[in-house]
Amino acid sequence: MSSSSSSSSGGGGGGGVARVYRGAFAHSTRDSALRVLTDCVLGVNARGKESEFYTGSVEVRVTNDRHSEFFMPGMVDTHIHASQYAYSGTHLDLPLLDWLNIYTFPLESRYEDLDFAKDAYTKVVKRTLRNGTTTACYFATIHTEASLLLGEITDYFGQRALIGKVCMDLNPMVPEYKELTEESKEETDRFITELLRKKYALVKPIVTPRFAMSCSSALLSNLGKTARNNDLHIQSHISENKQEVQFVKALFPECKSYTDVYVKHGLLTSKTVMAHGCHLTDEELETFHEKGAALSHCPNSNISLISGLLNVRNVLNHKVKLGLGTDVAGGYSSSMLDAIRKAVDTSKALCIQDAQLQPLSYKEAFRLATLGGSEVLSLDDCLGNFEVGKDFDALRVNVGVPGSPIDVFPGDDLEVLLEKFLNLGDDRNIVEVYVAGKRVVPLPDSK
Ligand SMILES: O=c1[nH]c(=O)c2nc[nH]c2[nH]1
Ligand SMILES: [Zn+2]
Repeated sequence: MSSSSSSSSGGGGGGGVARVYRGAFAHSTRDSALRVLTDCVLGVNARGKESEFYTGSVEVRVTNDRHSEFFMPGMVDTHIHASQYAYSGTHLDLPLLDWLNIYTFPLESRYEDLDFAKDAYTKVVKRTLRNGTTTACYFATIHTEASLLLGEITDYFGQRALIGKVCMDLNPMVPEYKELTEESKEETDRFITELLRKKYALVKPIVTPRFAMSCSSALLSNLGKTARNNDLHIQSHISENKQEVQFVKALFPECKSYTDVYVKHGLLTSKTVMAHGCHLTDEELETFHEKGAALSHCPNSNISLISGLLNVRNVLNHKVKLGLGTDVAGGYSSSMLDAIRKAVDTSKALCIQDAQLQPLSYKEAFRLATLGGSEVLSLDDCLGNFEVGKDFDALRVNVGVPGSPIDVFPGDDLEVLLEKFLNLGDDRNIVEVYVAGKRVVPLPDSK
């Protein structure tokens, strides 16, 4: 019996041994933002799936039986620019459109250099895994080879990911960082074909028009068709900043709203995730609901780039699928714990302005970061909580680890431990991370 050895199972492909995890579990369900289970046993079969019953040889691992430990589902970052990680924590002094032109586009153009890309992409995948992100929906850059490399690196470290080669054929301010329309279409097809050919178990392509301002109508239509013909996910940005909304109105006068631009080009589907949406109207939110499209709430970025405050309660009232995103590097933190905190803070700031509003609770934010994220990516049939039949994507959290930023007091029950971890914890408390039953943290090289 081993309590800490690395598993040989998982990777989504099976071939391992069945395991039993015993201890406390916290997760969200369809009906409840937080369900806690103490002194519980979860069976994980040899294919990394959660199952109550199993046959054959079983390795019993008592990995969680201390008062300060619990398991929670892995977190889903529904919007992160892997390419921008290199300058995360800096360059936060400009609003969106200037920030893109002055900092972001010049930095992203460096990813033609595969050595640079390898270093940055390795760092962001390792960092996000250590922070408990078991699934990431990544933007790369316009470069096909570097985007494929990001796929290879996420597969190597065992992170579940959607990878987007960025498409953009308009960039009047930084014309050296864009593609020709035909090139963008062809390279997108090549990227999708090549990535799928690798047959990575947990890494898939996502169609990624950067946003309406940087894509011609011809390119948007083509990308909509590509997504439909290959049944692929789609990601982009929408209504992040008021100036951007005005520009899009002027660029697409035939469309009645920003949302309508994506609808008209076949880009708002049940497999679409749009980042931000701070300035969407109720009518646009209704369209999101009708189409089954999702929003990624990126509160750190929304504040850092002074873009707006998303009214999460209004989005939830419209029954639009909603998750959280770090939006590195408009957001300065790559930790989903930060996204949880900033989502709650943003909703409280809105409550200061409108006393009728109901603030987001920590339990609701926990749900958004886990089950909500899985719904956003239409992956809730296989991840997001500990339901039987789903993959074991999980964090083993120890709030009492040596050097912990959290103090535990007698009488702190599981709900208290979870709340403290969400508000005060960090990667020191995330002692193990599992994706599809395979232990991926501690990292292979322990760095
Ligand atoms: O926060 C953002 N980051 C980006 O890189 C971007 N591109 C378009 N719109 C964007 N918003
Ligand atoms: Zn973004």
